[in-house]
Amino acid sequence: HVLFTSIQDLKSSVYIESDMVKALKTYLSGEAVRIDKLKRFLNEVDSIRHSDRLDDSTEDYLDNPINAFYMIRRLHITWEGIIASTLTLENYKDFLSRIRTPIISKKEDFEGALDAILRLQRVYNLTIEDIVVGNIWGNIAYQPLCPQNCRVIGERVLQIGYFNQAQKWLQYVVNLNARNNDNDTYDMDLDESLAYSYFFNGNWVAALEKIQSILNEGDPLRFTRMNQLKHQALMNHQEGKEGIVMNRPWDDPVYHKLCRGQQEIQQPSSDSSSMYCKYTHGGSFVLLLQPYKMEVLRMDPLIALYYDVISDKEIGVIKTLAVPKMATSVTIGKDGIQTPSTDIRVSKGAWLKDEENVVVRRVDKRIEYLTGLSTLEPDHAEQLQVVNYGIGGQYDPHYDFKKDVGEDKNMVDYIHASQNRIATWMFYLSDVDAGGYTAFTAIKTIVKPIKNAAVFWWNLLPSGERDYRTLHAACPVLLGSKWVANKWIHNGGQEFRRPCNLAPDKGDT
Ligand SMILES: O=C(O)CCC(=O)C(=O)O
Ligand SMILES: [Fe+2]
Repeated sequence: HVLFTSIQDLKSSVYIESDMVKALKTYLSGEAVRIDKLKRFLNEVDSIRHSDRLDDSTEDYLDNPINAFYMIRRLHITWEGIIASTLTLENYKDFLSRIRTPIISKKEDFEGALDAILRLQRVYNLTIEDIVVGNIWGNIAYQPLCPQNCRVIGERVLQIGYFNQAQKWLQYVVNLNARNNDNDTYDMDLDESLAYSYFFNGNWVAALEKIQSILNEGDPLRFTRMNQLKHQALMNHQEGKEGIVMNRPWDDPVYHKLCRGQQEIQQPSSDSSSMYCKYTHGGSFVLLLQPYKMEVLRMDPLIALYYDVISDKEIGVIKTLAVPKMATSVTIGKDGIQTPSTDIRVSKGAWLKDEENVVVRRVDKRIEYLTGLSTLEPDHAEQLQVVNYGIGGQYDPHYDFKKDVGEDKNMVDYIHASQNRIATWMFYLSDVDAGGYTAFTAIKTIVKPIKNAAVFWWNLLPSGERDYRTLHAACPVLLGSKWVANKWIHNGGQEFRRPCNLAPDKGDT
């Protein structure tokens, strides 16, 4: 059928055309809304970045965990959300192709940031008010947490099972809402979360009251759930049950106290005070003319700190080699209540081989001279492990030695069964603005990271047995970031090579 063959057909085409005009108008106004939305978003981000002075003080900016949280939130939620929902698929692909590293929305990143903030609050005893304005020891965030983000935090902390902390956050948000609006935006989900936090805390009366007020709203979707909770709360109340207190290895109050710098035992009550702060050449000729300042922080078990034992230049080279190899360090599985996704070890690490670079070889040799122990890879020592901790980054209390076979499968994977980590040498490749101590929880001793220094300790007793007093942790980084490099030295054949100045526990110093 061709149009010009009949006037009738041509007439109908008038209507067809007017339909098309209408459709195009609708399409265009839709596009205009989209463009408008994108423009508004762009202006907002621009003004935030500008007011946060994100172009000229980026490094300092990310030192504050609340700023870092906002950055992650923007990248992984705001950007992804607006772009994915607003651009067409074709344009989205084009958009991604223009970015150096495409953004991938990772829920774990955002949750990890939330968990980090909550962990910092617990370990360092920070108030909600401090967290909200990002007041970390006087360093204030550029923008305070908005009520919506506080609420996200409250929900998250409930989800990971810190009920006392959850109750405080949720109550804070409820109060905030009450102050800000005139109650016509009653948030029942929030109330329900609060009810659960009362419940798990064992605040039966408060829980029952909250549950009843929710039931009074008459929402059929909550009816069964709230009635069951009410029933359970009544029973628990009658039986005098207590709430649930989360107690994971990294929740150890002693660990937290040490991280806050409260060290009960200051110095070892030792016989040989001459051991403190002396210059050492580790029993080797090579360094006779170039002694290093060593401080014995503790005698038995020995913890020794070497100052200025790695140069800024060497640190620069090691970081440069490590950065492209960095991968997120091991995380853990889930149990009933969600375990914070990244609490056991929050850091990124990379292994550097001796043969890879002359600087790596040089610092390894230095360890040999100073400890008298061979760092020959792979038999006598592992490769240098470079680790970077970011916001809230930590490593919960652990031993460096390999446990009995069967105790920990992961350890066996990378250490041959006949080898164990006789000693740990750890370089501090950075200072940390706040937090990030190395804390020996069993002997209540802390080491504050000092750039260019290194800490040394024996993991095994002279007899070769495991020394369980070496339980230690990396405290969460509160401000800034932390870099270390571990050298784990193995016992294979060198149990008897302990130099006298590093073997005070043998009594032959
Ligand atoms: O970073 C620290 O302070 C300790 C790290 C540590 O213990 C480890 O990596 O095994
Ligand atoms: Fe360790």
